Amino acid sequence: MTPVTECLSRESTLYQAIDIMKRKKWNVTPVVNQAGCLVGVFTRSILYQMVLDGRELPTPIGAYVRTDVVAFPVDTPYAIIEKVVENSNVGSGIVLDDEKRPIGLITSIDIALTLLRTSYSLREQLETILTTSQLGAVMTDERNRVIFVNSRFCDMLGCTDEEMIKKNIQDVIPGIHTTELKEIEHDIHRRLQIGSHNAIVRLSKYKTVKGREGFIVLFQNISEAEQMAEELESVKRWKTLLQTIIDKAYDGIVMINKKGSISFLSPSLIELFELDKFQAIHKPIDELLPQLALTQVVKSGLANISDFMEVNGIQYIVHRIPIFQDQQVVGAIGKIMFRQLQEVRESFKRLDSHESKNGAIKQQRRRSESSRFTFDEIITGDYQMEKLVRSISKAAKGRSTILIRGESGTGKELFAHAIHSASPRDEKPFVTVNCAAIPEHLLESEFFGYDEGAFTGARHKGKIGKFDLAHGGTLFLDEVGDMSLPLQAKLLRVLQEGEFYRVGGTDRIHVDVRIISATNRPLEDMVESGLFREDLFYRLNVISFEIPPLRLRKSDILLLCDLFIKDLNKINGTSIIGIDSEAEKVMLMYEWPGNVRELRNVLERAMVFAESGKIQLDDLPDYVLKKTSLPSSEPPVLQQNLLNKAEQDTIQLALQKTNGNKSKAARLLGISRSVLYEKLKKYGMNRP
Ligand SMILES: Nc1ncnc2c1ncn2[C@@H]1O[C@H](COP(=O)(O)OP(=O)(O)OP(=O)(O)O)[C@@H](O)[C@H]1O
Repeated sequence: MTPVTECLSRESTLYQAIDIMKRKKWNVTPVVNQAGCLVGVFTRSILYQMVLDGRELPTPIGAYVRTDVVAFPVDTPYAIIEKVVENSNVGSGIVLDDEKRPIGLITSIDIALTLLRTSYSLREQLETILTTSQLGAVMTDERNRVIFVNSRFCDMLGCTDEEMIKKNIQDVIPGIHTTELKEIEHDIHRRLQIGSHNAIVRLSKYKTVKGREGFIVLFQNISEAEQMAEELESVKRWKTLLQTIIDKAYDGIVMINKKGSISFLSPSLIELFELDKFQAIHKPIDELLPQLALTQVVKSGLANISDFMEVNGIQYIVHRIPIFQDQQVVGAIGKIMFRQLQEVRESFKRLDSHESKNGAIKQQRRRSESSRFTFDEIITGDYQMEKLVRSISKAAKGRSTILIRGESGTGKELFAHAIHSASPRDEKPFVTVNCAAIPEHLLESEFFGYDEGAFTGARHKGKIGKFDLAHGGTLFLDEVGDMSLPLQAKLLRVLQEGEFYRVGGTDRIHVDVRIISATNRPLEDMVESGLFREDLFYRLNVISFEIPPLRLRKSDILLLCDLFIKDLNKINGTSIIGIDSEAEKVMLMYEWPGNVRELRNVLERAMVFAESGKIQLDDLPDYVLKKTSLPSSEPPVLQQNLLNKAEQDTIQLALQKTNGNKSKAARLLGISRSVLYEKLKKYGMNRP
């Protein structure tokens, strides 16, 4: 629409009309009355007419104004305007506002331009549809030559549009023949292979601008759809398979969602509880099968296995299992077993008896596999002991046989444990045999076990020996020096061959066992006197070390006291905080013949008497106090005087007996002459 900015009136002159038409380049100019309302139009043909009629320029135009004007209110739909203008004599129309004042002109050119713009945008829309469409599209002219292909079709064929334009359609799409194109009456539908794709083809005729027939061919790529269909098919097969598995594997299954509504029921469960499948599905389980208590599992998120129940005289077991998704409970499954329960019971009975047999074996194992200590639990502040611990922990890593020597209670067994813990056999059994504690006649079966029937009597059902139990691990032979000679011979054979026979058995049993042995006996002397086999001694003595007695590492005494007090407080519920200094002195003075074990026992006894606070002198056993030179109640100076007096008397006596011969007196006293002279000087006795 061209906006109207100027109008003529009936009184306007020819000159004014020419002026407006020239400036505005309008073919039509609205003519208005004094109120500005449209009364007619002045057109270019009127202008020519006035000139032909010889009208002068000042002539008013009123007599020539055309009143058959085409005018529209401003909101008239464009399609109506277009129609009216097309048919109007002046080839244009005037757009009026609500007061009938002209506001615009619509000419045929305006309409033509608008149509052109519309057709351009239509073309663009069509092209967008064709290029973005999932359909491949090809268009031919009347001579079957390709005049258009869309990008989808190019993709399907793997060609560019330039490669296809102007080619005959049958060269572009093999499978479509020009001969059949001539004959087609209706659209053709066909399945074709386009490149590597399967496609459904639809071929239609259209009228070209010349009124002839061309073809439009559309391709629907169905490869993806076919793949999806295949996947769907396999999902369906899986569903059937899983359904069958669920039906067969469990006697009954019910599944509920988070809200407690039933989402799945297996046919056997429907049968057992006599349910109607269609009514049951999506129903709250608490209404239908409250006895299963499945909603509790949804609430708690905890499984509940093996609950016994009964319905219609049929006993069944229920397992309730929560279903988790992203760590949230989203439902629960109830698994029900009711078929062959009798058989299951029988199986359990069999399993029970089998397990109790196994349990006995395991118990035998557990009894033998005592708890372990590590080198960290060996407490010492003694330099020599620390050195010993370092070198033994190195030896522990190998597989050599180790012999631990030392007085009773020094910690030989503790070391044996620590060696095993630090060895690569750590995860395997550590088995102890105290060779002194087991009666001689039982020791062989203890070592090697016996077969069922080796002994008469119902109780003898066979027994696993220590060697068997220690297989892969360590066998600790405590008090190895107390073993009889015949058994020493058997032990030697196992150590040499790694094999043995059970008592009463005929099968050779092969074992892999590391031997650690310990003794406080003088094995070398025993070998000398024929009480211990020399060859066994060398077998056991591959790496050997001696743990020093406690009296030779007095610095350990208070350290160990500290450890044992804490330990015993925990065990006995006492609250001892330490040892009084007088009692401490005694502990340090005492010789500890029973070593660390004796120390622990003495502390345990003292702690019982003391109960709380510090252990006092009186809490220590008498035999300990007696064996230590107790500090007297006399002051130390007085004590020293007494000693000095006793020494002077003794020297005097010796001099009297030797008639003052100092050399002889010194010999009698068991001291050197120079020491005697020193003492005589000290006591002022060196007067002649
Ligand atoms: N250095 C130590 N650190 C901590 N506890 C120790 C230490 N030495 C020994 N013990 C403890 O002393 C007690 C005796 O040790 P163990 O039984 O190992 O001695 P043993 O030499 O094997 O004795 P025996 O020769 O009488 O069999 C055990 O309770 C042990 O834990």
